[in-house]
Amino acid sequence: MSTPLLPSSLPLLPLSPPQVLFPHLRATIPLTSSQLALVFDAVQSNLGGKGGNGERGMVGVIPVDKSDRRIGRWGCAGRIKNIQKSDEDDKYLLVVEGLTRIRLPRSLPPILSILPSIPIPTSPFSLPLPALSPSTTNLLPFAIQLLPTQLHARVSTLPPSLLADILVTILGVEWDLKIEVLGIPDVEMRGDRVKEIFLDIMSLRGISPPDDISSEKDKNKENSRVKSSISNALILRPKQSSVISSSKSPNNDPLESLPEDLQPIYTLFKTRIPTLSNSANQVVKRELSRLAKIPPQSAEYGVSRTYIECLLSLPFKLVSENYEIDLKDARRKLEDDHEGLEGVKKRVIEYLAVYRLKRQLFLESQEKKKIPLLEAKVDNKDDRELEKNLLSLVPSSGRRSDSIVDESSKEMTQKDELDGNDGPSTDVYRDKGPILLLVGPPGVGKTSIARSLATSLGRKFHRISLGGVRDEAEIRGHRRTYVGALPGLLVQAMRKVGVSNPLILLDELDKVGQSGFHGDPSAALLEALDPAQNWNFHDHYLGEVSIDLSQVLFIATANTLESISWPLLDRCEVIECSGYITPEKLAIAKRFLLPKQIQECGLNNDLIQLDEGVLEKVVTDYTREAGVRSLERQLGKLCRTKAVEYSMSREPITTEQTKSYNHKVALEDVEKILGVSQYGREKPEGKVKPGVVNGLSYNGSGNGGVLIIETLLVPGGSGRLVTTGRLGEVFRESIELCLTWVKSRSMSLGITESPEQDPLKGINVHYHIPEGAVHKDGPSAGIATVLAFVSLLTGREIGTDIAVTGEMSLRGTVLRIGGVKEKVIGAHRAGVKKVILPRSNRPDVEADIPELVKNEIRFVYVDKIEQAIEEVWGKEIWVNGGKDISSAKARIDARL
Ligand SMILES: Nc1ncnc2c1ncn2[C@@H]1O[C@H](COP(=O)(O)OP(=O)(O)OP(=O)(O)O)[C@@H](O)[C@H]1O
Repeated sequence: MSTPLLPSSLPLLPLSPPQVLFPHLRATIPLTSSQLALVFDAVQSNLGGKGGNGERGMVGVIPVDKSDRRIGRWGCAGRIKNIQKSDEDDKYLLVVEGLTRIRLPRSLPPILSILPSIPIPTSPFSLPLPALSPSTTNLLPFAIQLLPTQLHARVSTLPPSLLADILVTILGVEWDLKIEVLGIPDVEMRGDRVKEIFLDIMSLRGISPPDDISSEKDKNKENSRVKSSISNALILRPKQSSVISSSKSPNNDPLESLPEDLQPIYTLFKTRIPTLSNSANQVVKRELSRLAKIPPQSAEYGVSRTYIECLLSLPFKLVSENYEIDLKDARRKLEDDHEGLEGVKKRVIEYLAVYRLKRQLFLESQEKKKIPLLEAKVDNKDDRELEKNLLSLVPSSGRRSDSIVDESSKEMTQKDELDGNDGPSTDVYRDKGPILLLVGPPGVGKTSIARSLATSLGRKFHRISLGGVRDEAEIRGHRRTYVGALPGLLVQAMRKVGVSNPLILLDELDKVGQSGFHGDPSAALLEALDPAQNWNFHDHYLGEVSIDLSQVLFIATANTLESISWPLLDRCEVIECSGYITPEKLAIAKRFLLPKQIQECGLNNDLIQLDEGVLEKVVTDYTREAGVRSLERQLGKLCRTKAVEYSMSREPITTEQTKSYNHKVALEDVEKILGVSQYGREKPEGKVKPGVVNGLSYNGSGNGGVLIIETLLVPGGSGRLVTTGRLGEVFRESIELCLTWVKSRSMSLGITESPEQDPLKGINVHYHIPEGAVHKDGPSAGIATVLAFVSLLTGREIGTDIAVTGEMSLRGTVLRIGGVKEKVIGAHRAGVKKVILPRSNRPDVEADIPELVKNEIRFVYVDKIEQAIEEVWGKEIWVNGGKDISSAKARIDARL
């Protein structure tokens, strides 16, 4: 037989599923008349060339998917054998016989909806068509088992290269697998691959493999592992089959023959193999071999490549070295970086001490396990390796942090924890302690404390801001099938830090969205934070590759506990960081904020000096916050102004005003630089009118302060109560309740002369709380409201240095309220000297309020509203010592 030569270029014909054209076999391609005309033109142009007879009627047949997208990089050159008219209108059937496999050039566009006018060049492949030569691959035993008996004699005479293609075609192997087989030009490799496919088909059909193959199969453990995971589908899915193909001996590694554009990523993969988990390793191999079959121009190529790059950048087995924690060092660092916050620092040191102790005990127990091994001197390879692993876990003393240790060498023999289902390996220390949750108002140093903790532990630090996370996919990632899919925040964090044991700060835990239309982000966080599950965390983007979060140390911050879901809160140990009082703010400003701002403005201590009292003025008159952020901004303004002055004084041509620079900032300069004080003006007037009382508020984000209650009598009314100031329903109900109580005691308070008299006859009462734009709610202004009404109706004032808080029941019992610490600290900032509050809140005051505040404020605890009234105006306020109440009540009762 003469060996035909392929022409230097071929017209292309797309072939849609389920057909795949193999050499020496035929395919029937339906075409419209216009497509057929194109085929004729293209074939004609081939004839016009130098090609002889052999080239006549040759085309390249390319597998495409249902949407006409080219699949894979391989096709089959074929010769047109016949053209028939189909029964359908304007449809012709082109019969093509396969000649040889052709590799498509990379420049080929991915879409082949119709025959392209530009034929593909085949020059590098214009080889003589291969003759059917016998090969060592023997697929015959399979053919005999799988085909009917009458075909046995015929197939036994076929050469193995043809047999592989024929068997794949006639045994109804899945289309994807046929494409894969088409893409294996090497006869022997193709035979092996087809053998594997048949083994799987047989095991699924319950047919035992041919004898000589079964013994070979026993040797291949991995093969059987993959097969056992195959579902009930009759034929292997391509992803599983490629797992099998990737387990071939390294000499036959199909990845070695990857196209040029994939070589850099393959080289990266080879260098990263020791640090990848088993599953990641397998998946990258599989994806690489899949990628080789996808045209680079296709969207899928980009998706798959990004996925591989993501997997290769994850730190599966990389850890930053844990070194022995030095508690003294840690304490010093916390002291150096933070002023005050004594309770928080103490708790952080306790945490470090417990962590160190648990880790030491763990390492000691590992050491003990190692000794019998050493004594037994077992000459067993596995045991020797285990011994090596244990030894490598003993930390080398004195080594400092941040050096990234490649644990691969010691972990290569460990059970790959990510792939097992029995739990994480027990040879690495994992802290199962609660997650520290720092709660407090903004700007009190929560983030800064977490950062210091990371440094003390020698861990890499990463902050994830959870504020506004509404979509579960932001935590758990998007499935790769979505356009623009990304891994979740946790996987992105791991990628960024590059080690699997960082300290991750979950900032603003209270701002995470709850369950809703986009899933439940806090439930996804729960899984990530649970030590029982997080060693095997599944991100949607990573698919079947799980990531180990069990070595990550999580710390969270929040402004309030109210909006945190309780299962999440249950995993946390809450540490409260309360707002600062003025002396603390002054100390922080002196030690940290001012030096920092001076430095940032390019000045030094010789170039700027604040006069006595300047700092205090800035703290008290220009800021009213729990933290120190706005204080830092104000100090920044002062420093910048001085920097401008100084810079101008250095200009070569100076005017009279600019040439002299005064490094001092005097008390009177503060107003010139920072403007008129915002809060100084708001200071309570020395003497107020009756009906005005200082209540106390807590705004939920950690800030507390004075809430001025204003009431006014409006003549000519009908006894109506008008409330303004954006008050919530609970607040309004509480005001009505208080007014009812005051009315019921109007006679004993001296407001009316007889119990029948209406104290609001002919008048209305207007109740207002300033800052009308801010929503206010809650019942805790109860006592303050009663005092405001009593003051208004009796015409007696209340001192501005008194603040009152507490809920009241209809009978006048004073009830416990929340947010005492923030309220009292806020009151202290506003210069309040006496606070009246429920007796049941006494433990809160004693435990939470800083000593300095306790020394400067007098606390009066009350059980009944009458005690609060007496505390303000004395017992004399009662007419007849309040005795008429019962008689008045008796008279009202009798009338009713
Ligand atoms: N006790 C302190 N000692 C020194 N600096 C402090 C202290 N408290 C706060 N700061 C400084 O105040 C600034 C704000 O602190 P940080 O960002 O840690 O606040 P935060 O409590 O995390 O706020 P948020 O709740 O808004 O995230 C930082 O520059 C920090 O160094």
